[in-house]
Amino acid sequence: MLRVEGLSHAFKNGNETTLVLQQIDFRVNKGDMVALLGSSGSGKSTLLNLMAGLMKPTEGSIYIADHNIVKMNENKLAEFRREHIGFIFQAYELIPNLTVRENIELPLVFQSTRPSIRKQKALKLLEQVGIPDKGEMFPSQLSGGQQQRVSIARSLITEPSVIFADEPTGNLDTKTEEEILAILKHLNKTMNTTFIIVTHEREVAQQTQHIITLRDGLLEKSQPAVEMDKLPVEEAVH
Ligand SMILES: Nc1ncnc2c1ncn2[C@@H]1O[C@H](COP(=O)(O)OP(=O)(O)OP(=O)(O)O)[C@@H](O)[C@H]1O
Repeated sequence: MLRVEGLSHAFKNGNETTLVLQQIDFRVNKGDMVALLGSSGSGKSTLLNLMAGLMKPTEGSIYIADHNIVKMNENKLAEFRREHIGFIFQAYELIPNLTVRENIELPLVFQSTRPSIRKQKALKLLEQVGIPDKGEMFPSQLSGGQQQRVSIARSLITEPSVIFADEPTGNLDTKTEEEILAILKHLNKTMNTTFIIVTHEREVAQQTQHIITLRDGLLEKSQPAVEMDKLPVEEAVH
């Protein structure tokens, strides 16, 4: 479903070039829930942004549903992203002057979906993320965990092939983190949506099925989460 091949990325600032990712290869099957684990600066966000089509890599290919997004022009990529890719941000990124329901419906507004259909889908998703009564409130009236539930619902409304989540529980306390991860796991199972979750926390990665570990821009390990469970902590996370 997702295939990364020979992916490298360097940032250029004036005369200086920083190589951030080097020859990364992996694949993710449809319906998998995968963690991208690594310490700060290891290249996780860069990899996520490349896979989500937010930037072009220096080298390599990224196939989503058999389409190489690296080769797409801006217009095609924008259309492909609207249809196939969902994104969950650490800081939720909700629009403050729209209601919760309007925020969830927004991706469908860009697809010119009929208002009655949009509303129906948003209400169903509000139920699925456990906040059925919050639709007419504004984001500022919700807790952080509730705002992240809204952001999850928004990412799902277009029924994308894959959802990329960048430290989705990074702003939340442990109890709320557990709730959000439980919701993601449930949605992964029931909707068969593929999730790629960036985290620097081993405990979060452990909640997924498969862990890809980055270290200094290199893919260090790619293994089922259960295998990682058997390693001593210092070997599992750097
Ligand atoms: N626009 C940029 N220009 C130059 N270097 C950059 C740029 N963006 C990121 N980098 C560098 O790339 C490396 C990887 O950054 P990245 O944000 O991908 O890491 P990360 O693993 O997501 O870290 P964190 O967990 O702290 O977010 C870092 O050394 C960073 O300084």
